[in-house]
Amino acid sequence: MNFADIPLEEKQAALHDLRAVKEQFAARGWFPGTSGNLSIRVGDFQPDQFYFAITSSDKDKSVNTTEDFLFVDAAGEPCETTKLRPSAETLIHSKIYRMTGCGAIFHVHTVFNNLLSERYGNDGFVPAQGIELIKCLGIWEENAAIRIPIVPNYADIPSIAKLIPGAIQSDIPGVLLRNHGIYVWGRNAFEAKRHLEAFEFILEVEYRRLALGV
Ligand SMILES: CSC[C@@H](O)[C@@H](O)C(=O)COP(=O)(O)O
Ligand SMILES: [Zn+2]
Repeated sequence: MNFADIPLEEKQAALHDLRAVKEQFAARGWFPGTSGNLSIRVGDFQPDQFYFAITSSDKDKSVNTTEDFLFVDAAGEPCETTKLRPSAETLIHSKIYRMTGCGAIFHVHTVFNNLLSERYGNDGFVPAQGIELIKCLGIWEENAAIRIPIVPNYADIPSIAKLIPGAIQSDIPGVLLRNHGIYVWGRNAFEAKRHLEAFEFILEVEYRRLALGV
């Protein structure tokens, strides 16, 4: 399927959903200093051919403009002529789509995801157990224990993207970048948002457990 063959309504729906998520995350303070990026995939998926709408690079994501999003292909190249630059981290989105076939990917920098990614950075994962919101990740067993993978945070984005396939755990829809932030995905924007809210809740609980010594 070529980009031009994807129905306009589907593209508009993706932009509408991105706008809504962006506003909600901005209201939570999840885009400090222009950080963070969001994407939603459109059209059919093949590991080497797919398209997604993504946030433009370096924008203040707490305000709405006509230049907030653009469509790119699996290589991260804009689908249409535009002066906009896709997120500097587009290749990470592309790699996650390629590996998972998911429908939406959200990335935010928060104090809790930064602190725990460093605290457990040498272990390669943040452990979490016995938190009700683990169920929001689709893991329903009682007192479930999970490991949220962590990859190093290189300045060179392709070097990070290369590590994503080895880091992704099939039952954990997220990966931390050490001292940077978290990437979370889902079949669609609703599910990716639920996963991100759950991860951030879980990370805050684990941080506060450490701080309280409980
Ligand atoms: C401005 S600090 C954050 C950036 O370095 C980057 O990690 C980020 O999340 C946003 O980059 P962007 O290119 O706007 O998508
Ligand atoms: Zn980032």
